[in-house]
Amino acid sequence: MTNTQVTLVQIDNYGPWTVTPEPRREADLQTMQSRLYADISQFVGNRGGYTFFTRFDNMIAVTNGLDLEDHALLQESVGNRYPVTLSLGVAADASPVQALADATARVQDAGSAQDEDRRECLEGRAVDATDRTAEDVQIAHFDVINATGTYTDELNAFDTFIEIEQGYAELMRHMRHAHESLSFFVGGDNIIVTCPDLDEGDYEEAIYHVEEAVDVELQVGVGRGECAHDAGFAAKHALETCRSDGTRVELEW
Ligand SMILES: Nc1nc2c(ncn2[C@@H]2O[C@H](COP(=O)(O)OP(=O)(O)OP(=O)(O)O)[C@@H](O)[C@H]2O)c(=O)[nH]1
Repeated sequence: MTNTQVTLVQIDNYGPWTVTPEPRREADLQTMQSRLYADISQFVGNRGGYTFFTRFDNMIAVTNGLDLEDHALLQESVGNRYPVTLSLGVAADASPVQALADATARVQDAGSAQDEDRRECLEGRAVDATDRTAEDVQIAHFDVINATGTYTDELNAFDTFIEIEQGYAELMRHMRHAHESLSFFVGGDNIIVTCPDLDEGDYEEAIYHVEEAVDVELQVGVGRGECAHDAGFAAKHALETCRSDGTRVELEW
């Protein structure tokens, strides 16, 4: 049984900050957001987690292996080095969707995203180290089959982006509503999904749903582990099996 720990990372009072004392240069905002994401991704990644940039002002991470002290250290380090601060909500559940809902509720209960008095709240509970198992996290790594030959080498980069995004949008909606899963575009033609206990048939159903809906052909490798990195690394190897065997779904456990 999965027990996915999800952290909501929300920049405190960010909207007003972007226009105070007047609208800030767009390139500076995007640079700051990207560097903040990279810092968080590195901090969480060094502890076995995955962070997804999501909307940049609100990021979502799979943080099995990080405790609340780790989260507090992240907040302190960001507060020392950035012009903004972070509020964090942490929760775990067999359903990643439910874990995110619980983590989000903890942050929302502490105050609005644009409440100038809400700063660096840290709410929730991490999975106890003694409770961790090798089935806590299930990661599915989806990839568009032959994106290079079908899109990258044939279309301009923006039309390719539209095609890939169509596949991502359909998959993310379907995995959210049919399979309690959270899906994130991670670059190129790759989508990483944190899932509950799904089986091969669930992934086949999802792939053919997307193909039927938007004519984007996906393959997927799936792995499990105590943390996102362990599960994600197994998923990458399973995806390589798809490539070598010409299969669409491979589970590495
Ligand atoms: N985030 C992330 N991006 C990746 C990964 N592997 C490949 N990519 C991205 O995906 C793009 C396409 O790479 P491939 O998927 O190997 O190319 P392809 O033409 O689809 O080939 P096949 O997937 O083997 O059919 C690359 O340019 C990278 O941007 C990965 O493990 N993680």
